[in-house]
Amino acid sequence: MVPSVRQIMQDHVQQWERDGRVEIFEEARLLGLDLAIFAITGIDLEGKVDIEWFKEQVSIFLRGLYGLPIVLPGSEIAKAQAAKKRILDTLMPLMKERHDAFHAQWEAAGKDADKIVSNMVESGERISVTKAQMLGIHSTGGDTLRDSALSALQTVMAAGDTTRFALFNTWALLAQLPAIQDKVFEEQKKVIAEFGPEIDFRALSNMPYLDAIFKEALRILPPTAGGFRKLTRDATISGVTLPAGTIVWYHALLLQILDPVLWDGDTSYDIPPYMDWKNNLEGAFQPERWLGDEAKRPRSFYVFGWGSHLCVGMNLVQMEVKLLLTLVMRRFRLELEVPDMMRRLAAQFPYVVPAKGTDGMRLVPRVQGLPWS
Ligand code: HEM
Repeated sequence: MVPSVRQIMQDHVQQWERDGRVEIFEEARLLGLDLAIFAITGIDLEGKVDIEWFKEQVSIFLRGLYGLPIVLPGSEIAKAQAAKKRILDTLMPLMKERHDAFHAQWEAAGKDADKIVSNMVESGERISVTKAQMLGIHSTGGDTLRDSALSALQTVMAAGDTTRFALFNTWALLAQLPAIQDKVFEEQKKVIAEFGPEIDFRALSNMPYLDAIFKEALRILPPTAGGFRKLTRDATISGVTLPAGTIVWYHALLLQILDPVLWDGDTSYDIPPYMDWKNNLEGAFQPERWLGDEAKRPRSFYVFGWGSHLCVGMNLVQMEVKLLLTLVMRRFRLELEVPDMMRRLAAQFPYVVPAKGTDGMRLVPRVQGLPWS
């Protein structure tokens, strides 16, 4: 998948290079959308659909996820429902062949998901995200062509805005940390010395500092509010018993950042120093914590969930963020046009959203940039 992701990113980066700047919130949205639609679903839309129209429909659908869940005419959610219908009508004929092939496989395996997975593993078949999603939806009783199209839309939903916030949050933090940018640059010199200028899977797998940056940025600003679980038995937490059947919301930010017990047990401050990115960014943002013994601390990273429903896109999105940073940071320093963008936020919960017109980032060419191919 690296080549298709890289091609999409290069197209975006070339435009930013020409402009010398990026509106990082909006550009992260557009890039997240392109990656989700083209690289992740793998559905070939070229020449079959008006792509700009299709992207607009997906954007309308995604916007509906943030509106009030009341379907009034003209509301975001009503528009999203109409867009969803148009998207599914478009996807169904394009996915027919893929759906029929999977459906036949499903029937042949006696509708047994475990059997399908072991058949795939034994035959060495590569399991794409969309195939995993079709398997998921078939396993829960959805076996029509519309269900398969819906599973592709769910993938776009799972990947689009999460990737957007992962990209935006990482950029927003790094653009305020020139010393950390220099360390990234130094690591890139070593990568080039060892693997050459090509940014392929091998090179990307050998960037421990960039891995640590990714984790640290998402630890401080998670691009997710966590997930839900239904208790299968009573659970007693600090003397309070939640009965079986209760729906529990595990909140990534609260779990990994606000609960000081997870880190050092010191409850004397309102905002612990390791999360105080507003007043103490250099102190809070410590990629090194993922490179040493700190990495062994339990339960400190819930960004992608936990257990059997761990995010299937976790490694992919890490690769995407690293690829983008490599493309940009080998040549440029990042500088916020509005240095206090993160103090003027329009929203901080559940995600950080910059105030309108404050999200410009300058790409300042390095005197001796590094090549990539
Ligand atoms: C930074 C980006 C992302 C974040 C923060 C994120 C976060 C999450 C979280 C918190 C969950 C719930 C896990 C749970 O219930 O415990 C999840 C599930 C999931 N994610 Fe992601 N995700 C991201 C990107 C992606 C991408 C790119 C894809 C598609 C390739 C994807 C596909 C999925 C799917 C299919 C599930 C459901 C897994 C299951 O229920 O078994 N995610 N993700």
